[in-house]
Amino acid sequence: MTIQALHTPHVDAPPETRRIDVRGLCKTFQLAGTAIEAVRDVSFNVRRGEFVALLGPSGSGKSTVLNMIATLVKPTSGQILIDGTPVVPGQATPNVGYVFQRDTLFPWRTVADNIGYGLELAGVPAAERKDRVRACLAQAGLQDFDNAYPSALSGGMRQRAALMRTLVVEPQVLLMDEPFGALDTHTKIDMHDVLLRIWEREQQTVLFVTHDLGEALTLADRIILFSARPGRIKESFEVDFARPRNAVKIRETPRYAELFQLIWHSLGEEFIKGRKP
Ligand SMILES: Nc1ncnc2c1ncn2[C@@H]1O[C@H](COP(=O)(O)OP(=O)(O)OP(=O)(O)O)[C@@H](O)[C@H]1O
Repeated sequence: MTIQALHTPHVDAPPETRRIDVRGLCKTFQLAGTAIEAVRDVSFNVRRGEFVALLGPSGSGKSTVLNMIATLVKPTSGQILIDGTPVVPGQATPNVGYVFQRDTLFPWRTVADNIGYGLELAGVPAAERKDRVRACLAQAGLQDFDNAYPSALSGGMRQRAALMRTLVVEPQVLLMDEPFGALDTHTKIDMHDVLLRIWEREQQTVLFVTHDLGEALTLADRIILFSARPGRIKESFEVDFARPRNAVKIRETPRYAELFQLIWHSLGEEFIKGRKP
């Protein structure tokens, strides 16, 4: 089923940049002599500046697809192109940032030094680094915690710092694997607003893995629903809420309830299939 989108990302650069194309992607893992078919013939694309959520039950291959796009896992077959160029397994793709479920902050570095890490690696001069880190701290509401160590932060603050550590290098494509999965509901919704404000301004191309339908509806322009394992694309839904969105208020609208019910039904079928022995 397709629902008409109201939002068209406002962009002015050529459409072939900041684009993800996935064609006929398959992945079978070998585990102790047993073949585990995780992903079967998955094809989709994410347009420049589009926010797409991959939604599906646990074990449906969402992370495997994201990890293949991030070049962390080698596909069994199929092709992945970013900006029209095939990605190379094991090699970082320029302008692509990755945010994981668990914050990966270095406990021995302060918040500011964690955020500045990617800039250090890129050889950005100290003065510029300081300015860019300061801007990120402000965006994340962490300006008073620049000298704190991660252990002194709440889960939400750590995840904001981790997000900024990825965003500070200004990636044009963002791959996010359940980045807020470990947070409580309210902190998660706060993070949705943080991410929405950043994305509305920067218009990165985002591919966001989640099993949380509410999260997918709040954030995405389009939801790609995966079947139970082996993961295939079952359906795709355009999410037609106007932008800018408010992560709290959107959940109070009749349209949210309508879309939730529609997609929940399809997702529920896959949960049930996934449960069968
Ligand atoms: N390195 C691996 N070796 C063997 N099997 C794996 C490996 N990684 C993933 N799998 C299997 O592939 C399938 C898909 O896993 P994947 O983590 O991609 O699913 P997912 O949809 O992201 O699940 P979740 O929402 O629980 O994170 C699962 O059956 C999993 O056990």
